[in-house]
Amino acid sequence: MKFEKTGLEGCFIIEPTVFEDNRGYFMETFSQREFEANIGRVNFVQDNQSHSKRGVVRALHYQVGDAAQAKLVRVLQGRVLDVAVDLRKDSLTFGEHIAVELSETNKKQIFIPRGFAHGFVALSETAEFFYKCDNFYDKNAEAGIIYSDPDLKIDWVLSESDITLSLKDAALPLLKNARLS
Ligand SMILES: Cc1cn([C@H]2C[C@H](O)[C@@H](COP(=O)(O)OP(=O)(O)O[C@H]3O[C@@H](C)C(=O)[C@@H](O)[C@H]3O)O2)c(=O)[nH]c1=O
Repeated sequence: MKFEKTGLEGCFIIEPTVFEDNRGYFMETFSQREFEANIGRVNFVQDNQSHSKRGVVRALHYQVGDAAQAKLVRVLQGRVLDVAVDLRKDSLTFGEHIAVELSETNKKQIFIPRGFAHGFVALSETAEFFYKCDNFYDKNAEAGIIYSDPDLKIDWVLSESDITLSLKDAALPLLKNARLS
């Protein structure tokens, strides 16, 4: 398992070691020992999975205060562009993001620490997305930023006419009006 630093402190791209043979392949997708050695102790308590059609944008989401969540995200089927935005007020990279293609082929994962907003767009016909969280879902702590905020300068790859949003996501505020923890 390879842990690669990104330009955002605490945010890592992880590439599992894949063992291929005549049956197919095997890989470890999470190892607490590897995590402790490379990132630190993270106590994951909830696993989530979602299915999206091409053009679905689920973004940009986070939970505020004590409900903040670190996430370990990956794609089981298909291909997405995954985005993490640094919302840590005292961070030198506040407002900056990384955008990484995650797919069933490259098998990459991203570790997104607490204090980030997260989202993705499904680029393949369908995409099965899986992630671990280190804190439980808390409806009252949910917050978000509109994916298209021009201040964030995120290239979502697809044109606006191809994008599908939930009503909730379409109503999210700009970063400058967002509820930050
Ligand atoms: C996120 C979540 C949602 N739900 C419910 C609430 C709602 O009725 C339904 C769908 O929720 P949403 O529309 O918020 O799902 P979705 O837009 O997929 O939300 C997720 O997006 C990605 C990008 C993230 O990073 C996650 O943290 C989460 O915010 O599922 C849970 O029960 N537990 C959860 O942990």
